Amino acid sequence: MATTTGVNSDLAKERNNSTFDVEELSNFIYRGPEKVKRRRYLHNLATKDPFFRKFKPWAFQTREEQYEICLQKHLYINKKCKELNLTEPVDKFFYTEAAAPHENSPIGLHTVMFIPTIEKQGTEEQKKRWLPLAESLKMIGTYAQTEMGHGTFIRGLETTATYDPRTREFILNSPTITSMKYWPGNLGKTTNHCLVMAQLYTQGKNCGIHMFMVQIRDLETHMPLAGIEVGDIGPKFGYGTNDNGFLRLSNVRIPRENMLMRYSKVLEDGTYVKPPNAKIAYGSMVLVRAAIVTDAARALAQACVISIRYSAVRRQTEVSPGGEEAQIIDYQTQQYRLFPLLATSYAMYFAGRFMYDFYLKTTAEIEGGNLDSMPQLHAISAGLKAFSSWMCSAGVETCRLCCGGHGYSHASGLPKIYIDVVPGCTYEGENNVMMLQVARFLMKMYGKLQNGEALPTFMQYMSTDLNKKSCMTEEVALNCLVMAYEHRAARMIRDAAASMEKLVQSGKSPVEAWNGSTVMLTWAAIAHCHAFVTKLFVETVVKSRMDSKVQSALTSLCKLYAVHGIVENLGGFIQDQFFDSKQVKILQKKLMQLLAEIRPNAVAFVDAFDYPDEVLQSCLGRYDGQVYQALYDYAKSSPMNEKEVLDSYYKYIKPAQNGKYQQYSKL
Ligand SMILES: CCC/C=C/C(=O)SCCNC(=O)CCNC(=O)[C@H](O)C(C)(C)COP(=O)([O-])OP(=O)([O-])OC[C@H]1O[C@@H](n2cnc3c(N)ncnc32)[C@H](O)[C@@H]1OP(=O)([O-])[O-]
Ligand SMILES: Cc1cc2nc3c(=O)[nH]c(=O)nc-3n(C[C@H](O)[C@H](O)[C@H](O)COP(=O)(O)OP(=O)(O)OC[C@H]3O[C@@H](n4cnc5c(N)ncnc54)[C@H](O)[C@@H]3O)c2cc1C
Repeated sequence: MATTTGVNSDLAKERNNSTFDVEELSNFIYRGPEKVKRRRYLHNLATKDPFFRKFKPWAFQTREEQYEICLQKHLYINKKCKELNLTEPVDKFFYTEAAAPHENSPIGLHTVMFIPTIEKQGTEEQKKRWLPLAESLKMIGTYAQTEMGHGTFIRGLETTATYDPRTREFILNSPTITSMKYWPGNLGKTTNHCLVMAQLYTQGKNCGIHMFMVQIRDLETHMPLAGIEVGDIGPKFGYGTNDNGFLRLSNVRIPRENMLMRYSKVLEDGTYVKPPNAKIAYGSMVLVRAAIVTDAARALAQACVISIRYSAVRRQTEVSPGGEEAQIIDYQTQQYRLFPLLATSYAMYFAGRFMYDFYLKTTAEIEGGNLDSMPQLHAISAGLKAFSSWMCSAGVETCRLCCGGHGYSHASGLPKIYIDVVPGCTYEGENNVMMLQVARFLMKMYGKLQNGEALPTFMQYMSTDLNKKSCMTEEVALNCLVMAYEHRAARMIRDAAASMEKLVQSGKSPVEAWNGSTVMLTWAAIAHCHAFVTKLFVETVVKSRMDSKVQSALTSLCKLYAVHGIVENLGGFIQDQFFDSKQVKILQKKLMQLLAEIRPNAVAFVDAFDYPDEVLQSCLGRYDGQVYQALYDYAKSSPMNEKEVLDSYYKYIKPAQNGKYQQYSKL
């Protein structure tokens, strides 16, 4: 029987049984002991600040309260970051993560897209004019691109910005109902400015979509300005703290200097100057796509912490009649659902780390005028964004299901993690659409291969001999696993290309051939991303310097990631007899062995993520494992329990019991 104070005895046992030092793994995840120390210091600063503790839990707030409380918290965070001189984004992130966990900021778009877009797309003069105002929150802005009628196909946006050379102004209009901006975060009630993506017309010509700075509310009264209709779009699946908004523009005039003109320009006389690459204006989306990879990994990691700790504490069902009830983590089916997700959370963490470094390196080159790597950055960020948000959202939901009934309660923290992570499949480019962008890149690479041209390093696997069979033996070596993923991706790329070629030969146009092959193209893109992430995980565990016990445990986890991915997608790996049936059996057997191998370290693996209880906000995922007392306290704190007898009892139940139904007719 578990105790009700101190650390739950089952959880304590788990921690004693692990084969490696958790602190060593935390050091590896967060890139060194100094960084772990700093992260803890920042978490502590936030969790010990009484300001953040005075609010009731998120799930007990109305939507209006969610918005207002979250706004207060984020404005306070803003002030504290300045007082504490937290200037590094990573420092701000860790402080915020503990101060307002799972509460998307009502000024988030201002920080994540509005300011970076000015920084990256604005001229020096524009940056000087707007950035100080934005830093001091005199200007609060958002990124207003999506319209009611178009989110994906941004060349089809309908908002117009027509240049008037007489007054040197642009006139902005939303000519149709579908052209109204719809969805931009924080647009509804919070912001007073927006960066509006609109079709530029000058000298009678359409020059495509460009960004314009538009003031939408008065800086003193916050009332909408003339020609502006703006508001909140109403409640959504989640994101209650965010006032995603709508915006209609009617003959709104802005000065010429309000077009973001670092790359494209409209001169005073209306002459249009093209950018060096038309897609450079899409840079802010690339930035957020890159960030989504780590966001998704973090969500899955937190869900795994909750679900795995709970699975160690929860006991259910006598395994043999009259015997002790088993910890649910000991059921092989529970391990089969959770441990591959644990492995996925690590795989995605390393992918996010890679993405961040690659983004910084490539954008520095772009800023320096070298745009050569733009297509690679686009393909990698679009692919990893889609792959990670899909895998992690589905994974969080599985973690929730693994907690049985209690997983359905907000007390578990899991529904909130899910509703926060799942929009990552849609925003910043719907995932299927992103995978088709990856496929477009892959087809170009395939064309290069056919022409004998050089390929970037990460695409060189495409030249693999597709007649070669797997090198897999009982040992299940990591290099054989990587080879399997690359083989599958290379074959699927070839098959998608062959499908298009066949359609062209049958008389279809290249566009029709593309449209007739999009499912195969998507398969190829997903297989490519899967291979990319697997290889990255393998290289991380093989090449990085770390404690030897950590390395050995992490290698098992990495192997599990790779083996599980093959077993779950077997069709794609055996279609061309790459594996024979003996090798399939080896992999299935290895999968079960790996589950058992990881079992003693499962709690240590999640502890190493080092999330304080204040960040997890979960009765089930508590470090001390005292889940039942926590559930009881949570239930008692429900506003429904403030009164022993609710007013509704007297208003409706009592009269109904007395056969008086007239109250209902008043409704
Ligand atoms: C907290 C989060 C809040 C959320 C905020 C939001 O959601 S904000 C709203 C978020 N909204 C979205 O995310 C909207 C999603 N939609 C889109 O991003 C675009 O409409 C598109 C990429 C789907 C197509 O664009 P299109 O019709 O203009 O393109 P096309 O088909 O004519 O040509 C494709 C060519 O362009 C290339 N290329 C494309 N992008 C890039 C890039 N970034 N870099 C480099 N290159 C890029 C591509 O490689 C290809 O090259 P190729 O092969 O010709 O050499
Ligand atoms: C929480 C949230 C926050 C957001 N914040 C912002 C913001 O701050 N600023 C902003 O501008 N926008 C924002 N958006 C909007 C978001 O970027 C778009 O919703 C997204 O880009 C998808 O576009 P869509 O809604 O038009 O979907 P659609 O394109 O209509 O997609 C519907 C379906 O059609 C399919 N489809 C569409 N085109 C193709 C194609 N070419 N090939 C194959 N299939 C296709 C998609 O795969 C999908 O299944 C936000 C959205 C959400 C949910």
